[in-house]
Amino acid sequence: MPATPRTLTLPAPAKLNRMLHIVGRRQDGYHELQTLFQIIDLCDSLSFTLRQDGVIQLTTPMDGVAHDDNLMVRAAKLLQQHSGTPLGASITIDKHLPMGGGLGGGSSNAATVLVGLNQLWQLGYSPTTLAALGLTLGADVPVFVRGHSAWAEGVGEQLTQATLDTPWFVVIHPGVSVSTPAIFQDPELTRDSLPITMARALQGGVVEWRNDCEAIVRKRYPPIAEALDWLAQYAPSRLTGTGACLFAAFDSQKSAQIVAERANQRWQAWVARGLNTSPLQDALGC
Ligand SMILES: C[C@](O)(CO)[C@H](O)COP(=O)(O)OP(=O)(O)OC[C@H]1O[C@@H](n2ccc(N)nc2=O)[C@H](O)[C@@H]1O
Ligand SMILES: Nc1ncnc2c1ncn2[C@@H]1O[C@H](COP(=O)(O)OP(=O)(O)OP(=O)(O)O)[C@@H](O)[C@H]1O
Repeated sequence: MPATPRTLTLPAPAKLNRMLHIVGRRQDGYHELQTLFQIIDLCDSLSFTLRQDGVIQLTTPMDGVAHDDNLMVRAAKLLQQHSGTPLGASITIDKHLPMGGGLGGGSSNAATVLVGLNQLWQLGYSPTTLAALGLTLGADVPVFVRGHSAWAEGVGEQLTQATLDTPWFVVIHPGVSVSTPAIFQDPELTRDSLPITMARALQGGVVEWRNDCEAIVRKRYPPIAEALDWLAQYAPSRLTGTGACLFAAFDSQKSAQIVAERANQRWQAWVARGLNTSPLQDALGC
């Protein structure tokens, strides 16, 4: 039997919501969404070292997030408690994804912890079990555990694998921070989009796709409206999640790079490739 690896380094990619409709509101205040998730090749990198003493330790603190509140620590403890394993882990992160930017960084970090520690601790949990555990941490965790572009319904947990085009994206963070709960609580938010089928959504394509959060985010955050309008000169621009990040699709890396280089110096701009399979699954050889 091969020796158990004692360390493991895995990526935690970002996602874009290529379109996002809000079709209702549940009793508990959460919103029913319909969205197309696409994973992109912009990633954080996580390393895990096996510990025999059962301790979960994040060795790279993150500004503004207490150790025990960090979604990585919460994910590790959840898996530890659920499995009853006596093992622990030291976790380090090389963070590139902006926090609270609508790119799902925290959820992706949690998913990579669940998938990585499942391997390191040799638990043998199925993706279905890991996705169900992940959902208790955040609505976007399951899609990162599954690691494929997907059509999502419910609060984002009812996933159907989808195959999307894989353009090059310019992704912009306009330097303001958006509160997801505040957007979802906003009285002016549109919550009555008519449900559509996945086939209908896929037919829509770049020009038709919209994000129902965009109107209210534009109104409450003028710098985001400015960045959306600037990017729309080159290609249809959209918000991801509740922002603050926004994006547009391009046919080639070069054309995306030319646009990214013209972006306002006050913004952060990235060029990223749209994927159908997550780099996390690629790294694990799934
Ligand atoms: C909008 C998306 O970005 C789409 O991918 C995500 O669903 C948001 O996921 P997230 O940032 O992980 O958000 P969560 O931590 O699950 O929820 C933050 C808050 O947003 C509101 N919220 C979130 C998701 C949802 N479907 N309905 C909601 O009303 C709730 O007030 C919740 O307390
Ligand atoms: N490992 C983590 N990485 C990022 N944020 C974390 C982490 N752990 C906890 N958080 C908290 O979660 C909040 C949301 O972070 P995240 O980066 O997932 O937001 P997001 O990109 O807007 O996600 P979404 O697209 O799901 O709305 C942060 O503001 C931070 O307080």
